[in-house]
Amino acid sequence: MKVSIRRLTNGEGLPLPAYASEGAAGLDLYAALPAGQKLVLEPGARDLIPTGIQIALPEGYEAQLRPRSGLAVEYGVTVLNAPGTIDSDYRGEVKALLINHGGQPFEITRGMRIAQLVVAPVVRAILEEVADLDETARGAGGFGSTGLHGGGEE
Ligand SMILES: O=c1ccn([C@H]2C[C@H](O)[C@@H](COP(=O)(O)OP(=O)(O)OP(=O)(O)O)O2)c(=O)[nH]1
Ligand SMILES: [Mg+2]
Repeated sequence: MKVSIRRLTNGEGLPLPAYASEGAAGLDLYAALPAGQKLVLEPGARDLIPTGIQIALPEGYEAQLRPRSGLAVEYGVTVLNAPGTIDSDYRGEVKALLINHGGQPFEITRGMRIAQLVVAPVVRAILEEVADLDETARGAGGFGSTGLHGGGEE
């Protein structure tokens, strides 16, 4: 599926987001910080990182801005609002809200691959207000109601 992408001034010279392997689900996004600038995420801190691109998704699609597991496992760095939602009518710069859950400061520089973008179809619901919902075996049970182990008998 074709998705229009536009490079912003801060994205000039950076590669366009790309799939890192043949079967990759996500397009890796690059940090479009000014050249030479180091953005340090202190433990517990968050920051909005520019990616230097704008996209126009076809109607009926969204893009999910997801963490890279390598950054999470190595440094505790993830996307705070994961998955970030890029609406099909959004025309601003795609930005990644990163947070450092690790114990060490994390340094971000221009050109680092900081997150990934997964394009996905969206189902739009037509809400119909009703007086009662149909009954199910689960009912209102949730939040761990089926237990932690085995088939729920424990
Ligand atoms: O990680 C993200 C999440 C969102 N956005 C952009 C695209 C999205 O279409 C827009 C709005 O996002 P969202 O709906 O999650 O934020 P909101 O707090 O509901 O803001 P709004 O009132 O603008 O919808 O912000 C990003 O660039 N990165
Ligand atoms: Mg919104």
